[in-house]
Amino acid sequence: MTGLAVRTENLTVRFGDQTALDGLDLRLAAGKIHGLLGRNGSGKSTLAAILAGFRQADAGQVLLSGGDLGDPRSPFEDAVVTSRICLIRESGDMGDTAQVRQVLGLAASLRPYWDADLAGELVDRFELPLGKRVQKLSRGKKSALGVVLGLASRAPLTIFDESYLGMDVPSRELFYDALLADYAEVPRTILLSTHLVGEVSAMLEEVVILDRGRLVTQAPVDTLRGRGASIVGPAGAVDELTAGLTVLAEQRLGGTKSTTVLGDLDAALLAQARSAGLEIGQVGLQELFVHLTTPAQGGAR
Ligand SMILES: Nc1ncnc2c1ncn2[C@@H]1O[C@H](COP(=O)(O)OP(=O)(O)OP(=O)(O)O)[C@@H](O)[C@H]1O
Repeated sequence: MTGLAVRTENLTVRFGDQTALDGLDLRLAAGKIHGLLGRNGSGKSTLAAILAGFRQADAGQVLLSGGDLGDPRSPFEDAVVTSRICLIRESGDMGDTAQVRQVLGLAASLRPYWDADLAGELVDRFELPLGKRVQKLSRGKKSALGVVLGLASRAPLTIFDESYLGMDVPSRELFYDALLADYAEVPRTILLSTHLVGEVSAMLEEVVILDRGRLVTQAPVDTLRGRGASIVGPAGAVDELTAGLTVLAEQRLGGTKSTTVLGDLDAALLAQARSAGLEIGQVGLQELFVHLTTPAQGGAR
C-alpha cells in the first residue's frame, strides 16, 4: 500500500458570506508525509473535513485515487472511499460515553487496515486506561486516543487535524516517533495540519501553506528551504552582507548575529560571506511560514 493520491480542483467552501476555501488546486502525492500549514482561520480544518468526505464543496471537487481504489473518486457519500480515510480532529468525534476499549473495538470493526497489535502497543505507550469513558479522559489522554486511532487505522489517507495539540511535549514526541516508525513500515499518505511548524518540520516531505482560504505555496520542504538562507557571524559583517536583501528574521547574541534572508545568495555574496568567515545555512521552515502568511507592511512577500 502506498496510500491515496489527492487532487483538488477549484475547491471552494463557503459559510454564509465567509469563504473558507477559495478555489484551491492542490496535489498531494501518494505515500508521503505532507504538512498543512496555515494561521488560525486559514481553512485547514475545512480542507481536512472536505478531504475526508465529511461535507460537500460549494464549487470544485476533491478526487482521491490509487491504492485499491483505482480511478479517481470523490469521498463525499462514498463509503468505500471514506473507509480508506481516517481524519482525527481535536474535537475527538469519539462518542463521549463510550469506554476507550469500546472506541478501539468500533474502529477495529470499521477500518479495513486496522492493526490491533499496533493499537495495543500504542495504548501501552500512551498509558491509556481501557476501562475509562472518553468523557473522563484528560485532554492529553483524549488526544493520545486520537493518535492511536489514527495510526492503528493505517488508513491509506490519514489526516491529523491539530489533533495532538492537547498532548504535552513528551507525548507529542512519542507521537512523532511512533508516526515515523510506523510510516517507515507501512508507507501511506499522511497529512499533518498544524501551526507548530518548528516541531514537525523535520518529519515533513511536502508542505502546503494556506492563507485566508487560498493556496500560498505547495512544495517539497527542501525546495522551500532553498528559498532563503541564514547567515551567521560577526554582526557587522552580517549586516554588511545582508544590506539590501529581504530580511525575514534577525537574532543577536553578543557580537554574533544570525540573519535570515529571502532568496538565493548570488556568487558574489557567497564569496563575500566566505571571505568574511560567515556561515551560510538553510532558512527555517517556521521563518518562511511566518513570512508567507503575515500581511506585508510595505515589504515584499
Ligand atoms: N461551521 C462554520 N460556520 C461558519 N464559519 C466557519 C465554520 N467553520 C469554519 N468557518 C470559517 O471558515 C474559515 C476557515 O476556518 P477553519 O476552521 O477551516 O480554519 P483553520 O485554519 O482550521 O483554523 P484554526 O487553526 O484556528 O483551527 C474561518 O474564517 C472560520 O471562521
